[in-house]
Amino acid sequence: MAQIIDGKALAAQVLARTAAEVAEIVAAGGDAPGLAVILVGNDPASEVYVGRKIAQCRKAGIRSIEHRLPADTAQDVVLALIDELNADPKVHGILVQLPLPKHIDAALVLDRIDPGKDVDGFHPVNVGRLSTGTGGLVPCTPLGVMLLLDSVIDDYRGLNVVVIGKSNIVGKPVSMLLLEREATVTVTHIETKDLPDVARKADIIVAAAGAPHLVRGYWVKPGAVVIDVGITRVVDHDGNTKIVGDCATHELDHAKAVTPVPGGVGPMTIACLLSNTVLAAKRAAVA
Ligand SMILES: Nc1nc2c(c(=O)[nH]1)N[C@@H](CN(C=O)c1ccc(C(=O)N[C@@H](CCC(=O)O)C(=O)O)cc1)CN2
Repeated sequence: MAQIIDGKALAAQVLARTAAEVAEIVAAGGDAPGLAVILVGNDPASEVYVGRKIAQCRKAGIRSIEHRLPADTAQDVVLALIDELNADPKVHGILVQLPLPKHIDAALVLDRIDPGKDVDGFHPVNVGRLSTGTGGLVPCTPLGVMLLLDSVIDDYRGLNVVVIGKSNIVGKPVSMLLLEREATVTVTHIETKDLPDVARKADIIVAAAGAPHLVRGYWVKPGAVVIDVGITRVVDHDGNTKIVGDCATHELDHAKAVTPVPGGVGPMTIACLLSNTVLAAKRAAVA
């Protein structure tokens, strides 16, 4: 039976550590770290995620500053808000919830965030720092994936990793983090030929394709570790909505360890956002 890696429990540990760091900053006379959260529009899933981020900030002692803007907000208004937050010394982290409405150029908006406050790690400066292994803020989901992997793997050197999906948010950054650990990384995507055969060679699979139950049991070699980043809402036979991942986890008994969906990578994303906010605040204090 594969070990189920409990993302909720690990996220709780990260959050507890983060709360302790906030308490230390405040006890030393510093300002509590501040996270500005920008939500444009009313995408229901985004509303839920933003609500959770703000609730977790409150628990950890991080000040959250909410900016909820209507769906038809002009791009210039969002850019002007970011300029204001960049200049505010009490704001240590800025998060723009994705996806943005179609009339807004997400790349332009993300590029406007001060790289030192870019707690999502999406700014080109942070992307460059990650790919050159020179610090910077690391995107939250890939950071969470690494912590989950670290709970079952000591040494990545020479391990074969297959990453499924080449997104800027998960696939590419997680590949960079694994390369830093000297794993041999293959990044696959929709055009990859014979994907099941490629996957079967992996000691670690990171599935981030957004395709429900794409990774079947026969894709996974015995003893492999499987991290499921997919979160897709589907309607089951009884008409109930449920969340499923990219992996057919019920077929993975022969794996060494797997992450569940829900309760795996998702909770780690939010925990890592908070730890990035504290990191950004600490770096700002010594800059
Ligand atoms: N600015 C950002 N936007 C988005 C990001 C991001 O990292 N930064 N990631 C996703 C959404 N997201 C956080 O924002 C996120 C997604 C899922 C979860 C989560 O805990 N999921 C649960 C299951 C889903 C549920 O219960 O509704 C789980 O996996 O257990 C947290 C955060 C896109 N946008």
